[in-house]
Amino acid sequence: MEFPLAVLYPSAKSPAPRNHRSLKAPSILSQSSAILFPPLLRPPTMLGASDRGGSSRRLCAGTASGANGLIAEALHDGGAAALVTAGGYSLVLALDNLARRNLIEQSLSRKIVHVLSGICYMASWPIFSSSSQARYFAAVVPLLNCARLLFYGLSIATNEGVIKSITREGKPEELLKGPLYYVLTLMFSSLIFWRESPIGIISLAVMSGGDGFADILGRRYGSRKLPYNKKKSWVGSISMFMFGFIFSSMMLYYFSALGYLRLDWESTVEKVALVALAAAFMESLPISDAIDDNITVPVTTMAAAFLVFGY
Ligand SMILES: Nc1ccn([C@@H]2O[C@H](COP(=O)(O)OP(=O)(O)OP(=O)(O)O)[C@@H](O)[C@H]2O)c(=O)n1
Ligand SMILES: C/C(=C\CO)CCC[C@H](C)CCC[C@H](C)CCCC(C)C
Repeated sequence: MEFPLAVLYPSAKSPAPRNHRSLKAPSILSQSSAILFPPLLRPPTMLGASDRGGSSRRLCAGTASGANGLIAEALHDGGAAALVTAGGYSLVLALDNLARRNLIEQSLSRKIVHVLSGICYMASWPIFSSSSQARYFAAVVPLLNCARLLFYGLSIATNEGVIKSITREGKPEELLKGPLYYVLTLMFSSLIFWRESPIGIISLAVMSGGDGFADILGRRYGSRKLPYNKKKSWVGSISMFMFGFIFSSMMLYYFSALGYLRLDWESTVEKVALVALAAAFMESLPISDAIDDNITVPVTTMAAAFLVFGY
């Protein structure tokens, strides 16, 4: 079986992305292991094409282009990180303006930031280079936001815009809970799973899109509460499942179309539905007062995805 490779991004998985070279598919065993075991966790014998490419590229960089190649990649990824950081800053600023003008409610502003931050952050990953260091540059974006949340959450300084657009009640200390766990999850997933494993992609899609729409729709239309949790509703939980599934499938398709993932879609759809169901069930439980959803939902999703994708 041969795969035509997408050439939309220079960092798409391809030994020679610019000439539409087809790639001989590795065996199913190495394919599934290459998908499930991100490079950081992957035993040396299971290195996928990109990692071999990565190790031979490093060797090549060390002999032929040497420091120049590494500097070029660092500049590329540094620029990408700066661009994505600016995007995150602009998103919060835009929603703050809408909330200040009372064009949207503060709770809706918070949820729009919640949905778009994770999805857009993931969508930006292909602009980073194919270097094995790219994930570390990408992780700088949530790291800077983590520092910003700590800075304002501890009232070292104040920023009414950030506080108004991403807190429920406008209290600075709220930044140290849900929002902080959220950006830490983005950073963890970038470093451990990156764009080469469905586990991280699904986890961020469910946390961002699923949990975000559970709140948006549950708050508005969730009159029929769950029998075991009167703070949550059937509409919210069904929305959590549906939008967790939809956003996960969209993002898996996105990274698959760009050549980062090779998925058997018939079984993948079923697996994603199972993972989204597990996440929706966890989110419906009355434990969010003790442990924030931005911890329980991604942890549950990562565990379920790890099991379901054939670990
Ligand atoms: N399964 C769900 C989830 C949420 N909601 C509605 O959305 C509101 C907020 O949901 P929640 O997940 O608790 O959001 P927060 O924790 O407040 O926000 P965040 O996750 O951003 O911290 C709930 O009070 C409820 O009205 C719902 O009806 N059913
Ligand atoms: C309100 C939130 C969680 C509570 O449930 C989300 C907080 C989001 C952070 C304040 C901002 C995060 C920005 C991302 C790291 C980068 C987004 C870049 C993209 C291009 C918009």
